[in-house]
Amino acid sequence: MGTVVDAANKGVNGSLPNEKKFKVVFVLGGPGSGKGTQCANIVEHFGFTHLSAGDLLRAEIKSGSENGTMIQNMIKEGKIVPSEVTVKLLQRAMQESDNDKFLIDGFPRNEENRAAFENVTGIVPEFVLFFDCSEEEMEKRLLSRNQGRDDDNIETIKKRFNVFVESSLPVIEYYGSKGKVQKIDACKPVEEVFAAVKAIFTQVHEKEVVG
Ligand SMILES: Nc1ncnc2c1ncn2[C@@H]1O[C@H](COP(=O)(O)OP(=O)(O)OP(=O)(O)O)[C@@H](O)[C@H]1O
Ligand SMILES: Nc1ccn([C@@H]2O[C@H](COP(=O)(O)O)[C@@H](O)[C@H]2O)c(=O)n1
Ligand SMILES: [Mg+2]
Repeated sequence: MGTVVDAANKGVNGSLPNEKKFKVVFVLGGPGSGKGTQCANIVEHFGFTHLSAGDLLRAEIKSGSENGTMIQNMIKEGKIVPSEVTVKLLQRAMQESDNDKFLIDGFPRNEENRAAFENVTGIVPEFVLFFDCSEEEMEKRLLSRNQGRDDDNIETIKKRFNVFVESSLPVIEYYGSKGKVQKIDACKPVEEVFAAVKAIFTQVHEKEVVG
């Protein structure tokens, strides 16, 4: 399990801060691969809290934050927001939660995200769930998602696919080299994908119980 400094309880004069112990699973995959859909199922069955980096960034825009316009422009272009911003949002969400088990969806999106999270929080993921799906299927899903997202148009979708291949796949490969990736065929129907997800979480849980 990783640890993260609980900033709210940080000592004022160099005294040791309190620490909360967190278990983190990174949920990665291309745009529209079904990360959010499956995270909702995992939350229901396995008691995790779902933190979507994209949702946190969209909430930051809505909050009227000073970074709002910059974030909005980056999302419209399918670009990756500076890690400093995203890591702070994730860290705050974890600290404010009563839970100690998190699914972090859509993060880390690039090497900078990965290194910044590890450096700031000291947390190493238990494992990485990778939803593997063809661009053809993901494009179809995104164009019929109808959630009013600024980035669900064909022009931005193409940019997001390029960013995924160039910046996000290397992060998945990095975790693969550490034996941490659980790859799932995400092109299948939702129920079949969840059956595969469930098998992974059940196996991990059983290992934890046995020790
Ligand atoms: N296995 C599936 N089969 C068909 N449609 C799916 C499947 N999983 C998710 N969808 C649908 O595809 C769309 C995208 O799914 P979702 O929002 O979960 O993807 P995501 O990976 O979180 O995407 P993003 O990276 O853009 O946030 C949604 O409309 C969802 O209902
Ligand atoms: N680590 C991240 C995650 C997301 N973004 C930006 O948000 C967009 C939408 O993300 P979804 O996971 O909801 O698809 C994404 O295209 C990025 O512009 C980010 O910068 N960093
Ligand atoms: Mg999503």
